[in-house]
Amino acid sequence: MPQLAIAKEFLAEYAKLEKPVQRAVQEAIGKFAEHTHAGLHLEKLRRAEDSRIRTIRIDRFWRGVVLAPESGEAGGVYCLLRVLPHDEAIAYATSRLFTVNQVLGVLEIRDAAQLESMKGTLQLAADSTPARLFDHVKDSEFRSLGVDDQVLPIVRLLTREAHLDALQHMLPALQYDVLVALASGMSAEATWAELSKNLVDAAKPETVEPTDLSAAIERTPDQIAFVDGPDELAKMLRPPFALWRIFLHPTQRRIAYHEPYGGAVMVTGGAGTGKTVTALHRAAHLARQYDDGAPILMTTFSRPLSAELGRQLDQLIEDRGARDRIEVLTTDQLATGVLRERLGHQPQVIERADLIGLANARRPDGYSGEFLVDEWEHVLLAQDITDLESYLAARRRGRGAALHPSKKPAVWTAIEELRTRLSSLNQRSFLQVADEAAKILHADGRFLYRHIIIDEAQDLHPAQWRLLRAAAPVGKDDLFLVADPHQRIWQHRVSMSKIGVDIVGRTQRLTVSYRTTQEILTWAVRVLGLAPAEELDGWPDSLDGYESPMHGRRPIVRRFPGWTQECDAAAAQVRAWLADGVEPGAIAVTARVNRKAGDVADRLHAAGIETESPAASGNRVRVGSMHSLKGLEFQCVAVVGVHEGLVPHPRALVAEEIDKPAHLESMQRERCVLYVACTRARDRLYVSYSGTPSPFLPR
Ligand SMILES: Nc1ncnc2c1ncn2[C@@H]1O[C@H](COP(=O)(O)OP(=O)(O)OP(=O)(O)O)[C@@H](O)[C@H]1O
Repeated sequence: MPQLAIAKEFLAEYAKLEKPVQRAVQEAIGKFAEHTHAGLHLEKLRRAEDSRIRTIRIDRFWRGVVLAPESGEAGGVYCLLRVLPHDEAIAYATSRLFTVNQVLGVLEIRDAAQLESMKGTLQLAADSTPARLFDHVKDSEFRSLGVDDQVLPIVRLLTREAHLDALQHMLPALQYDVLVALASGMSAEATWAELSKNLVDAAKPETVEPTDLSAAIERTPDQIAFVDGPDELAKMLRPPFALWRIFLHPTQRRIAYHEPYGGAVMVTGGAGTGKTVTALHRAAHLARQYDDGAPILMTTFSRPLSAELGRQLDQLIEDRGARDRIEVLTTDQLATGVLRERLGHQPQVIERADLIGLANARRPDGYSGEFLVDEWEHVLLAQDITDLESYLAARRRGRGAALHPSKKPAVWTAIEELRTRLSSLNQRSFLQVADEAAKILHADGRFLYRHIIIDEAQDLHPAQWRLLRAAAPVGKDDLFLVADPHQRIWQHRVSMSKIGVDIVGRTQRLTVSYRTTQEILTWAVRVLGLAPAEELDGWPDSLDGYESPMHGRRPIVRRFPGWTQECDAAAAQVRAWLADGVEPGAIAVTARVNRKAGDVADRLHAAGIETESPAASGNRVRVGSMHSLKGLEFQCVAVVGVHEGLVPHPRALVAEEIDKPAHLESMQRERCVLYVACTRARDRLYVSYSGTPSPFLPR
């Protein structure tokens, strides 16, 4: 029985076609999936580098390119490679060679015709230069890293890195990566360590069968995927064309489809490396694997994001039964649900601003309402302190605001009074609800879920961690956490071991950005400065190897004499993006505080352009604070007001003279806030400031 596979480029090209052409593709390709290809006209090309290559007519202008089994071969894989205008399709089909790498086992594509034609030019350059680029690398090292017999003689001719760059689109992708690593001076061992991250099994396969395309496709999940019959194909060809659903980076696949983990797993990675995508696939995998009805929770921090996770799971999981086993809730929804069940009614939750107002109404001299609320949340609730004695003994690490031990009893009394007032109003804060819910579950010894998948875990408060820990028993596949310590934008500290989350030996890292171009990424990483990411109970904190295969324009950074001009220019930039055909909903304008972003929104409204908040779901330009952009992404992002006095925001900083380490931490957090904002951009990033630039802006 023949198998059908589809290449990522095919789907990406198909998504961009006009509707009538898409229909013609569906018709032509649909017949494949029904295995009636025998009746279709698959055109064999004379002079093709690969004898298995065929083309298929879509209409007068478009052709599909197909890799077909050798004639006479029973079964075999039919792979849809590209859909291109006629001449391009023929040029592609005649020049490409498909091979199975004999060391790595992956399926490789190379422009064999062009590679051969480069030999003469490279030979000329080599003849006039005594030293070669790879004199320091032995043939055996090249071979052990998968560089093959066609590539090796060409590599030996290289004299300059620029020549290697010129070969990028002709060489098989992984072999090119190996050469770049070796050219940069990395040892063969270090190169292997990097290379193995791109392999499904992170180890060389024991045997590789050169004609076994099926096995090779299994090892190349980021480029080619099997299609499970006509229905599956029809689904893939229906919008939205969710590439993330079908093609996973080998590391993403390895993590998401791993056999049961012995306990909690932590996956970290820079912005846009597909942490959420990996978490979604893990959720789907668990729901399919554990079909004994064990409930699964997938959680994140905001309602719009959890709604989006729910929609993505709907796309990912066909089987209704499996999908229904996964509940998607914010951590706050989980907490209020537990408390509602206990109280018999919905608990009333007070917003932070109102809580501070209440605290302000009655407070000891010298302490603001904000101070009292922060002390309650970041010291008492964080450390689960319930009596004065423990408070007197407690460390206030990271709090910043000074508090002489002799003043603690007065602060304790003020917080107690605040709690009593809240209780008399029958209200609770969000974190109080999380704390109570954790205690209820703990006392009952009742587990609501067997598996919990947590997105954006870097900003959870310890009370929320306690709740999540109490909601699932310690065991196989209990917690799957994804986090980016570089995106910590709230002041919560947590000791994972105290909470009972043991991730030792089970941390994984993603490094390839699927969102942002290398140009935006390089610039944004510099915003973080040189200090390592704040340590999180031993969580990995490095962005080593974080990179993007996509390229685009460098971020634009503009200076203005004043705020008025800066706002006018940002509004003009948005109008220019719209004029370029960018959808309004794919544009975001952001500033450190909402009010400043609102000034730009006013300009846009005056020009007849409507706006909405970042989490909204309409198709208007999104405008909001940097914090409100967390977890989202846009084609174009304008970050305004990145000047001294606003970034870092003075009110978010702990004074240096009060607590130096806490001051440094708060500075780093402010860097993270700017980093989060900038890494929301897929293609275009525009940054502006008035007067003196923020010290965080790369020079
Ligand atoms: N394997 C993949 N194939 C195609 N697209 C992908 C893949 N993995 C991730 N993406 C896309 O890259 C973008 C970023 O992915 P995702 O949101 O999962 O990253 P993240 O690491 O959670 O980002 P952040 O931490 O910045 O919120 C999304 O548009 C997602 O669909």
